[in-house]
Amino acid sequence: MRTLTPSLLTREAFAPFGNVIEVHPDNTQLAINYGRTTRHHAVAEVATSGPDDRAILSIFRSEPVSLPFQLQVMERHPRGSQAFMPLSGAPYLVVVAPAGDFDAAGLRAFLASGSQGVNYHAGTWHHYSLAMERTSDFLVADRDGPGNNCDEINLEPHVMLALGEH
Ligand SMILES: NC(=O)N[C@@H](O)C(=O)O
Ligand code: NI
Repeated sequence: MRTLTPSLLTREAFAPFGNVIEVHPDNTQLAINYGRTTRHHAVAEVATSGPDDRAILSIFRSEPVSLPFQLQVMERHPRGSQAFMPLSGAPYLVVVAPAGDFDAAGLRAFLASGSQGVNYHAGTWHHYSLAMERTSDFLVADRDGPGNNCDEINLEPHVMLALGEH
């Protein structure tokens, strides 16, 4: 069975799949609130697609997975983006593949820190949220509206997700 090992999450490496939501010197930074707050402005966009769509905020409370973990499904949201911002401060795993026809050769895994969020572009293949170490809460910003917005495929053969040496 093929083993997939995560690399550290960076905006450059994640660019084909979406955005990394984090404090970063390259962000547009605005001094607000009489200088007491720095706004890291528009680090990502919530994409929707139809006139009756809404951009919504949810909280996902995800149970941790044990590693190595067998990846069996991947999903995508064709009608909108989906962003995860960790609220519990724990690292988590992100598994993605490029939008379009799914190709297992395009699978990539990333280890995100507890202060990094991800915003999947509409159509980016991804695994459902993979918490590590402890039950972890995520603020999720995504699209709600009519029509199917979740395509799922089975990963055959399965792929094993395991931490490599860092
Ligand atoms: N199904 C659902 O709302 N969550 C997934 O899309 C996910 O990426 O975790
Ligand atoms: Ni999803």
